Amino acid sequence: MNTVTNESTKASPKIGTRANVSANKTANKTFLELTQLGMRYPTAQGDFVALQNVNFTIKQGEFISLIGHSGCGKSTVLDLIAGLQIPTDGGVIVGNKEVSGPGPDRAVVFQNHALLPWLNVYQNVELAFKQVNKGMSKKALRPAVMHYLDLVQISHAADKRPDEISGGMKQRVGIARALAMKPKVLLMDEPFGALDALTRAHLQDALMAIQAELKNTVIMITHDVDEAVLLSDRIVMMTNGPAATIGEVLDVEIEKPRNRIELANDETYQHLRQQVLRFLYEKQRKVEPITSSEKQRVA
Ligand SMILES: Nc1ncnc2c1ncn2[C@@H]1O[C@H](COP(=O)(O)OP(=O)(O)OP(=O)(O)O)[C@@H](O)[C@H]1O
Repeated sequence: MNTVTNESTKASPKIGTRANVSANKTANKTFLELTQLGMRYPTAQGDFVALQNVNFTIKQGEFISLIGHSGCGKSTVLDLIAGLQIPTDGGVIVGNKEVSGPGPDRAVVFQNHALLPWLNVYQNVELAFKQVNKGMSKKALRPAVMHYLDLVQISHAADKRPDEISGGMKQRVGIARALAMKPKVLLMDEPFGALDALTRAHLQDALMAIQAELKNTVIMITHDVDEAVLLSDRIVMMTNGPAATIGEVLDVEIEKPRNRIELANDETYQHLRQQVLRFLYEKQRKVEPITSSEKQRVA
């Protein structure tokens, strides 16, 4: 398959000449490819072209953020990689294999964590772990599953059911469950979107530490510019739909591990932040249609 990348559309914030910087510069192997990816949805008014001509390659161990205005097609891209939907044009390749449906090599973490309410924290993670570790002895199983609870610091709540823990704790379980499947790709759809700022910061730090240890490839949708710059190796910025595509790609050349407090005054960080904001609010400015209830309020 002929792969076209959007290198030509990359933004050029090559400021901050810190020498290499991104841990993943060493991991050069491309293993995820989006090629001429397109998605049309049939509607009563005819086909709606949500995505068109999305071309991108991702290396093993990279942390990619997808950012763009609401409705531009970020979740559709993630669904296509997860195999939850099949593209109407082009394709997705993960590890030399074309995606034709969901698989344990791609785990998804949703904003609403989707835990099974009748299972406790341990059992929720165990269920995922067993999918990819069939036939493990009971004796070996418990410590292996507890390892993932430890990773997200939730072991103390192993026996609690989802309705007995906070939103932040549920999200930790969701991440542990995804990691327990040892996926090649971790797909995250606004994983921290519903959390308060402090819990969000804790989980971002936890995710950075986990990724440094496990070297997972992560693709994360976010609406949070700071989160994108803090966590990513590259930020993929999408144009507004219909027929949305990749507008610009930003390299985040800031040394890892990153410290949010030190970054606050970092020139490169500030510059990258501005690049994303400029893309979203100048180049891809989106005017939301005013709703009838808002019209009434204004009147
Ligand atoms: N099943 C569907 N049928 C018709 N249109 C759809 C369908 N699913 C998504 N769309 C449309 O495709 C476009 C992209 O949707 P998508 O959910 O991928 O956007 P998004 O960027 O993830 O949005 P948000 O940030 O609000 O979650 C939107 O215009 C949406 O209305």
